[in-house]
Amino acid sequence: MVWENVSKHWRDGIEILILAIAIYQIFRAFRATRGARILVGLVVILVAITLLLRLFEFAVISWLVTRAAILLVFAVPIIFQPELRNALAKLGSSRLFSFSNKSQLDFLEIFEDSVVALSKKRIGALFAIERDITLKPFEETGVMLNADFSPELSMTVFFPKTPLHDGGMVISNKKVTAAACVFPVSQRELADRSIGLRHRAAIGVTEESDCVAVIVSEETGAISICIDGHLERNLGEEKFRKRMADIFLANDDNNEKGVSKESDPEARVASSGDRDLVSD
Ligand SMILES: Nc1ncnc2c1ncn2[C@@H]1O[C@H](COP(=O)(O)OP(=O)(O)OP(=O)(O)O)[C@@H](O)[C@H]1O
Repeated sequence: MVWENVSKHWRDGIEILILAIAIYQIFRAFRATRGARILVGLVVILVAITLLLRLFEFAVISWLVTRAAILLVFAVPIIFQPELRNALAKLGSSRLFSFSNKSQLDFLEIFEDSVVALSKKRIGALFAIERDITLKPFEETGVMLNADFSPELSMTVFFPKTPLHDGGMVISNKKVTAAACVFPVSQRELADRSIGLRHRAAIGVTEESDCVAVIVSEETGAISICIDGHLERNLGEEKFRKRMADIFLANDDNNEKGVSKESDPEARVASSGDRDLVSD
């Protein structure tokens, strides 16, 4: 009897599982984005209209809704164009930038030292470290440098009133590709209203790509890291170095562990021990 049921319905079980995974993945991809509210709004309207039509059987409204649904097929890719573009880019990319060899380890150490030095001197800075998704469009908004990264260079670039200090620095494959770049400023509503443009730009650039943004506050010298639009603020030197190692030093054996940890914002915030000030 039991076996009969299992052999009859195992396909349904797999189908439900696939649907549940797909819906969960769509929810995760959208929940931290601008499109999330539109999506929730659309679903609420759709459910309300369907219930109304079932209840009262309005013929004309039913006809209109059916026609509107056809329009929606064309409207949805336009409304969610940025989210879809990011999701496809992430899907089609592979992790090319992982710190595994000696020179990469050296870079990470120099980078962390530079950030700590900027923090101690309270020099405001914003870095975007490219991973799989190209940051070329943002590089083009700034001044191309194509230089080796060094503490002196970062200090010079971000030193107040110098021509390149305004904007963000893009780092790609251990090189400073551009400085004074304009990143997209996140339009999301943030729990902490005191978050300024530098931090918003870090949230924006990590919402639109898989890069890691590192911010030094000019006001307080606090160091923050932003990934996938989630800001981890006021890390302090030790926590900052630990988080950078967590993010970039996932070697081949535990790369999977490192990546999956990154993709879970809750785990990330918990591991940093800091508040996530950005509301979903
Ligand atoms: N779209 C942007 N892309 C890159 N950098 C930006 C962008 N908008 C502002 N900035 C940088 O942020 C600086 C202004 O920072 P603001 O004081 O508003 O931010 P903040 O997040 O409060 O940072 P801080 O704690 O350093 O004051 C600008 O001088 C500029 O260098």
